[in-house]
Amino acid sequence: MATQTRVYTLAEVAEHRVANSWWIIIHGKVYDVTTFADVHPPPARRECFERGKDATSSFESVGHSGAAKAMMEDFYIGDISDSDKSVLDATSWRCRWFSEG
Ligand code: HEM
Repeated sequence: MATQTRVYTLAEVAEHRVANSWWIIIHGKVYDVTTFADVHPPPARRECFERGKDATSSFESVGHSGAAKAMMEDFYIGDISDSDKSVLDATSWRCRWFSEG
């Protein structure tokens, strides 16, 4: 787990949607997947990581293993503010790949 974490707003996370800084939100927690997004299986699904948004529904659709969930700790940088957590459901974004078929 990161040694220091903090609280972020959705607007702050949304700024991190560029190639050299990719953040995603899963279950109200913020993950910096900048380095991981390049190697995450399968690389062709990188679009899943290219948004500074809530990826909870996409992450859960895959049915990630316990090992994958343990790995998340390495990328955890903080939490979404309580006030913004309440709007997460409304903004939850699903990777296009999972919307097809
Ligand atoms: C920090 C967050 C994440 C971590 C640590 C992580 C880790 C992993 C790991 C270790 C696997 C291998 C299978 C397993 O152990 O379950 C995997 C598979 C996969 N992940 Fe993630 N993942 C993360 C986020 C995401 C997100 C946000 C998406 C989609 C939007 C995603 C989509 C997938 C897919 C589609 C597979 C299956 C690959 C295949 O079947 O070849 N993951 N992930």
